[in-house]
Amino acid sequence: MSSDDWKRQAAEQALSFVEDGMKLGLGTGSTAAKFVDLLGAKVKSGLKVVCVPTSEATRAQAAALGIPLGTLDQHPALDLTVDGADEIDEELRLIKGGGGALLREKIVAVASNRVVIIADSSKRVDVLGRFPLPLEVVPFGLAATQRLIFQMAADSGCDGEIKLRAGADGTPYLTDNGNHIFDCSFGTIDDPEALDDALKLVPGVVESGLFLGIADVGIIAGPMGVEVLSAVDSDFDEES
Ligand SMILES: O=C[C@H](O)[C@H](O)[C@H](O)COP(=O)(O)O
Repeated sequence: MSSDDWKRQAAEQALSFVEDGMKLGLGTGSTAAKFVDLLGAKVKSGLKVVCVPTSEATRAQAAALGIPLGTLDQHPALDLTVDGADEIDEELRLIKGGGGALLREKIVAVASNRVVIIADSSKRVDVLGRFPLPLEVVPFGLAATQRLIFQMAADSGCDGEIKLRAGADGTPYLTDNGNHIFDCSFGTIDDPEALDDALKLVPGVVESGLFLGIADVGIIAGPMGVEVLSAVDSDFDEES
């Protein structure tokens, strides 16, 4: 079996969290895309849901599959979001944003009663930081923002290369929100909460790819089978 098969297994398992009539957030990336494909098949066979996509790519995929779409302005509170991750630790803390969608993903996840993260086992880590941490930044004042990120990260015990992400044509990568991304190779992030708090103090940083206390369930598929992890302090509301 390949990582593609494991992504699909995790996506299949996530379908069991979906109920008729739900308002869903749809994540971005190759793993989330598998869930969107499976959801599209369910919608074709009669499942009624309305979905808010976290990127233009996911919007296009879902629309092509005939999945009913809405916006967070129409549906400010969602029942469930299913999304992928670049890294996931034991406490369901995540690094996201490898596909550039971190800002919309975080807005949609935080608006959701329950967040289910699907991943193949290569994403599982003991300590976050092997994957460079993406930060969405406004295009204005990039060099000053980069300098301050470096300083704030150093104060929280992290340092390493901070690289402006390039798009396919070599120009700075543009997010769906018209912003850029710095990929920060900090290595081991021993205190993700402290780092996240520090990065939020940098005015040019719109959002960080650290998703802390957001995921309720992690579904990890790999050679050992499918593992379902639940967050200890999940504030998921069973009643709503
Ligand atoms: O911005 C992209 C997202 O955070 C993705 O969910 C993340 O990069 C994982 O993507 P993939 O499932 O393709 O590894």
